[in-house]
Amino acid sequence: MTEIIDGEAVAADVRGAVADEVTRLSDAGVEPGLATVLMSDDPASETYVSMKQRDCEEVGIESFHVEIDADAPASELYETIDDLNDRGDVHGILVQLPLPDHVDKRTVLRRIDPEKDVDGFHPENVGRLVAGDARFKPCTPHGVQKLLDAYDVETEGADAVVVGRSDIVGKPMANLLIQKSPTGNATTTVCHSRTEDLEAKLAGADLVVAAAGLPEFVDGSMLKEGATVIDVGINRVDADTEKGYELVGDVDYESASEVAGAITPVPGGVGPMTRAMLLYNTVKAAGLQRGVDVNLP
Ligand SMILES: Nc1nc(=O)c2c([nH]1)NC[C@@H]1CN(c3ccc(C(=O)N[C@@H](CCC(=O)O)C(=O)O)cc3)C=[N+]21
Repeated sequence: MTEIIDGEAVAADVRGAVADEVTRLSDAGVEPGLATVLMSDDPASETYVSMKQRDCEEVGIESFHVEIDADAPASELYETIDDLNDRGDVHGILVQLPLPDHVDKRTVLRRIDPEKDVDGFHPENVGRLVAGDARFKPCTPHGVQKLLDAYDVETEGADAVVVGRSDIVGKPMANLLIQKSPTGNATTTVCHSRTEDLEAKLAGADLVVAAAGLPEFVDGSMLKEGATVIDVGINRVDADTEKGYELVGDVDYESASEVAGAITPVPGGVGPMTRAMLLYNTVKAAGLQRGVDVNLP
């Protein structure tokens, strides 16, 4: 029987633990705050940002939102970041990606105070993660780790394949999987668009993390019987539905679920975990900045 990994349920547990810590912090006089910055007209980005605000409300994190015209000069975004860096009531800053073409992502990410970089994208935090001394683990790979832990997926000595090499998912995911930890110690292969024989790499994989951003790129015929399949993809594809689209992962769920030992659905898998780990990092950031210990699993 294929086990369906319930990301909504694990995310709800994480939010519960975060809410308890928010209460403890607020008893200590600290009110954690997250600022989201949106510089885009993309409807998907708008949806995600509003979901993040709702999540904050649920766990008692103060949320602040700044919208910048997608045509505005980059300097406007820099000034916004500088202001948020200086504010005592903002402990976490998330600049929603992707940014418009005329704005250089690297410059923006470096401008965020690394202690407020709850995405974990600042080079200082990337470096710390790679060095095994993470400050903020990027939300999606961290969420995947929590799912593996919650479902007792054995990673030690396992053959893991990460499909996708992005800075926000593939690279940090591979780093976490090779590290010495209860959800690491895996022999990890990173595949990408130039990989010559993806089928051969996947055929031996005990754990597959699909994060290529390509709808239904991985299907059941490519998987080893009993493999754990984590689908990071959230692709909007045109469909005859009320919204005019449906969400599909990077994995063809129907065929993969017949072969996999355990699999995450889309929606309801990794997505809710990404959002939950953002709340986790925000509370951690508030504790760090205010010198209060935070106990989060
Ligand atoms: N600085 C930055 N940080 C991010 O973390 C970031 C970003 N930019 N840009 C865009 C991506 C995408 N992302 C998602 C998170 C959760 C869901 C999510 O919760 N999805 C739900 C369904 C959502 C729906 O219904 O559309 C699910 O999978 O069940 C989706 C997408 C975070 N991102």
